Amino acid sequence: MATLSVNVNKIAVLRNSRGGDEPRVTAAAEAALRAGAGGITVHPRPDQRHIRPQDVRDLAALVAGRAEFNIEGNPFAPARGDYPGLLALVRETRPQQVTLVPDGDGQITSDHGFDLDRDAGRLAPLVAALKATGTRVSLFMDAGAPGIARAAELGADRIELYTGPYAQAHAAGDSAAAVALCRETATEAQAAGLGVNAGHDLSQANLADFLRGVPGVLEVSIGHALVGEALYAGLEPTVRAYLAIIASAR
Ligand SMILES: CC(=O)[C@@H](O)[C@H](O)COP(=O)(O)O
Ligand SMILES: NCC(=O)COP(=O)(O)O
Repeated sequence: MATLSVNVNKIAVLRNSRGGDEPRVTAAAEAALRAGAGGITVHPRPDQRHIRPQDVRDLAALVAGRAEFNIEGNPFAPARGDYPGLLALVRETRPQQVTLVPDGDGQITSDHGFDLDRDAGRLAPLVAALKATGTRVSLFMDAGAPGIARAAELGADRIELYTGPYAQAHAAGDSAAAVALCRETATEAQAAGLGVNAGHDLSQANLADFLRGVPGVLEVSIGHALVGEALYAGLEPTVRAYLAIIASAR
């Protein structure tokens, strides 16, 4: 059954909007874990639009020994101000997992996975350095990306299927092709010995159909929709609703 990793980026967006300490990302993570979430995810970006380095340190301490901590980020992005770079943050906080995402600062959000034909040479030494910290490494990949097995060859443990296009197709009422593409890519990854995670724009509306169509997903990381839904229903009830969907989709 897939682990639910709650992404708390959007709690930090609200906090930063007023320049104070509330709402606290640690309080949100505590509530998510209390409700049964199996993990917490953050995506610290060099421009610190939401999650800041100190959030990562605070959450690492809070989650330790209780659940999985997953840090996402662009491994090629240089340090900037007090953002020390992804590898430095991972070395310092030792999360269970790091998910490499090829986002540039100009993106409003993550919208594509790695091009391994272009990126494998640069990724391999970074993956090795990250694994040397004892952290599981996952690569953010598009459904249908060619050469998925190369992720295993360069040392990754998992891929994370970018589910944005699936979510858009589901909202349009025509997700069969998107699910099939995700299933094909997941099967290719699993045949190469890679675990399969999934994330981006998953929601209570589209999660069950995805999990039923893509067998063997180990983790779903969900933030934007979950936090939005929690504004109306509360964070703990919303996390429990996602857990019930995951359980029902087995
Ligand atoms: C990699 C991915 O799809 C998301 O986890 C990402 O963290 C979203 O980033 P924002 O919360 O900054 O949109
Ligand atoms: N890796 C996906 C993630 O952590 C959250 O993505 P979203 O639910 O905020 O789109």
